[in-house]
Amino acid sequence: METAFFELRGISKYFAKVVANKDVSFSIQRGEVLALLGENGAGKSTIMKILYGLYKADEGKLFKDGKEIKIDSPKEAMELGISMIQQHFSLVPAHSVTENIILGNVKGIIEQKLLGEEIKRLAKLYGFELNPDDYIRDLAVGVQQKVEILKALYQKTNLLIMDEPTAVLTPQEAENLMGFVRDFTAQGNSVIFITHKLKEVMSVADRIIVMRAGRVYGDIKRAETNELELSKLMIGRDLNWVTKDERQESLDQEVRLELQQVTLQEKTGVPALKDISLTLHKGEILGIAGVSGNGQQELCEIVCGALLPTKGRVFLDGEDVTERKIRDRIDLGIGYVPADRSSDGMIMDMSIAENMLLKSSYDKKWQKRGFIDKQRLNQYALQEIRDYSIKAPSPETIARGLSGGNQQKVVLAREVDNGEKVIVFDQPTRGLDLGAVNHIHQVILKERAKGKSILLVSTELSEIFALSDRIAILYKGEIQGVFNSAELTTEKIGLLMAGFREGEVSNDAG
Ligand SMILES: Nc1ncnc2c1ncn2[C@@H]1O[C@H](COP(=O)(O)OP(=O)(O)OP(=O)(O)O)[C@@H](O)[C@H]1O
Repeated sequence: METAFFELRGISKYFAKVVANKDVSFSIQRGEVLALLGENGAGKSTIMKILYGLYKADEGKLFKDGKEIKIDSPKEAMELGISMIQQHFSLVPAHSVTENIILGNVKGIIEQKLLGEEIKRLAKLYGFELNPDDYIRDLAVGVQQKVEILKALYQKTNLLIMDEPTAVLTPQEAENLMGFVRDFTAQGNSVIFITHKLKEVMSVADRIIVMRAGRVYGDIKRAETNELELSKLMIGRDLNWVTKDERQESLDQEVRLELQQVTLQEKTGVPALKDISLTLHKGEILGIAGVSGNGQQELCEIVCGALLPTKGRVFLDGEDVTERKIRDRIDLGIGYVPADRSSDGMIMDMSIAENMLLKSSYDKKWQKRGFIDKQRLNQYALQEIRDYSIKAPSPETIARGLSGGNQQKVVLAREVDNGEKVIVFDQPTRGLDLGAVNHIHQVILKERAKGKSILLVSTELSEIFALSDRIAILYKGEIQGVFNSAELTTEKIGLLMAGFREGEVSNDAG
């Protein structure tokens, strides 16, 4: 048998009592694309962090070309030709794209201009639209992700590890990335990528490793499996997919939230919002479709009060709330699940219970004689842990110790409760496994049935279609049109997302 490029043999990793990996063995050949599948908390990120030198294995060995190796730091991993793009960005917000890409890679004087050109070339090669001089802090999540990818490409890499690389990309961008993966591996390089998207696995992987509860449950050739078998292997049961109640009675309901000609002044790199007028009824889900970075985040922040519009008004139940700040809007019943959970949604060094208290009206809800009622808070957190199947030993577990998907569930659980009237979801299922996606969709429909109004921003068209009563398309900060979801097809929505106006989209596409 051919000697493996890299091999992991009998790797175990423990975090106190948590068994993150147990006796994990698999290998990767040169030129091979390996997909790593598994539920949230299955141990995928941990095993990759071991290969990248971020964690030290408690048991087991690593090999390259048949020879045992030690990888004690990312620097050592990079020297062996391994790069990893992590789930949460490691970019410096106050630095430019160029500065972030070359960070730690340049010796001597930095010739910014030349490097900028080189980065532009690299970006163009892979179809990424980027301005090397933009500051990271001004870029939308989707664009930041592209910088991460370029940063890894800039280093001399033979094994590229990607932890959910397409989570923030549009279908077209994801397709481009997969094209890159094919080209990159055709030159004898290897790729391991973690994903929850089975379609992606079936389109690009040569082999699939399925993990469950820290162990390898399957090591299968792509050609010998299918999506159904993979989902069963991953979660050990069948899923009942939710469908929304087709009756569109929500439109007859009163208007809950109204945006009137909302405009946001342009900042460098950030798309402005132009003259946005939208209504959201009681018991309605309004989907916002669009390529990421077209103003979605700004729109969400205007609704939740983190940004104030330059022009235009925001009304909640007929009351003008334009000038009301975030804290007031929470008290008024607006919940917000931001796209970038790790930086905007939670405090990593606090426990799950403390994170659940964050932003909520703790002065009323959680106080007992002037102090926080810890017992009640823990009980509440425990219930949420059960309801959302958050994999954590206790409410006191520190957020940093949770897997990415489980951190996300904590924010979701809290904001669904905070939003008594309106809940804004920005990419609610990004990074979640199939079971969790299914659960969140059920939660969204349940909250709608209670009469809450939902603003659902998603780059996943299947999610937009599955849940929304009406769909608005956002392009370069402008609404391209608002439609009943039955009026739209994937083709039509795709054209609108690409900037075509309603009148320009032919009937054939609809
Ligand atoms: N630094 C840490 N401290 C304590 N526990 C940890 C730490 N990192 C991971 N764990 C635990 O190890 C287990 C595996 O986590 P890991 O992040 O590898 O899962 P994952 O499969 O990547 O999940 P996801 O799909 O949600 O990203 C989880 O139970 C997690 O809570």
